[in-house]
Amino acid sequence: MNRAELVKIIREKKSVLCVGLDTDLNKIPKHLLEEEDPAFAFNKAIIDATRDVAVAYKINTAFYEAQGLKGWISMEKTLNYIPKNIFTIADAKRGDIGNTSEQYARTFFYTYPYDSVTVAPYMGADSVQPFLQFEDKWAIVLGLTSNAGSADFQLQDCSNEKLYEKVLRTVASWGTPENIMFVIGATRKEQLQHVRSLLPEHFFLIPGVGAQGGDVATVCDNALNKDGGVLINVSRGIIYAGSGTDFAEKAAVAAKEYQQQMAAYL
Ligand SMILES: O=c1ccn([C@@H]2O[C@H](COP(=O)(O)O)[C@@H](O)[C@H]2O)c(=O)[nH]1
Repeated sequence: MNRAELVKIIREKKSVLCVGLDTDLNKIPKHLLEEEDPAFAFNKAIIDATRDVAVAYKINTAFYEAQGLKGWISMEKTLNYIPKNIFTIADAKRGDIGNTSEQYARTFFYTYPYDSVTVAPYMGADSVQPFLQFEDKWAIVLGLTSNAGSADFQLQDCSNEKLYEKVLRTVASWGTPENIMFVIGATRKEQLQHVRSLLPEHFFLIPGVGAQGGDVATVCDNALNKDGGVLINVSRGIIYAGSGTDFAEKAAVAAKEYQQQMAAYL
């Protein structure tokens, strides 16, 4: 999906909501464990309940890889089930020497045809560039992450700037706002506005709303741009809003509440 198509969906739905499918078999409602593919049954119900207000779905591959082959099958079925006019993200945090990154890019853009994949930039230009060679596909590069540990390296001084600032500035020069997004944590309230001023055009994938304590208002007040420019991810705050047979209805209500908060800004 290209940028113009993504921006169109944001405008039509008045939403920048990305629903995170962090599907944990220990957390899904117990009655679903009797299904042939419990993870897919859960995801299918969540997608049906949230597709009207979601502009993106983020599949965190860790939750599927942990289940081995059957997890990869659940992931593929889920990806295929997501409507084609909704942006898809493989949250896989890949990146390696060039020829290995080429294989990761093939995995998540071709074998599994996601629109985007999250990429760790630590290994430098040759590890990221293979993800930038596919038309209408995106690398979503870790910029300033939402976890406490982001302070260990990302917030450290590096010459006259913070390491995360150097990463954003340098990685942005490897591509364009049409093929690179950055992960910026909603929990990094002090830096959100600054990051937007550094990168006025780029889209940001913003995790950390809900279970990690971030909120929609802070993100929208500080990080929106003329195109929306953010995808605000909520995983546990939506998919585990309920734990009984009405889990999908509860997810629908939670997703709608988030979307209504966003609509006020869009
Ligand atoms: O900086 C980051 C990068 C990725 N994530 C991922 O986003 C979701 C957040 O889940 P919640 O349940 O809404 O907290 C999850 O898949 C993380 O691995 C992140 O949180 N922070």
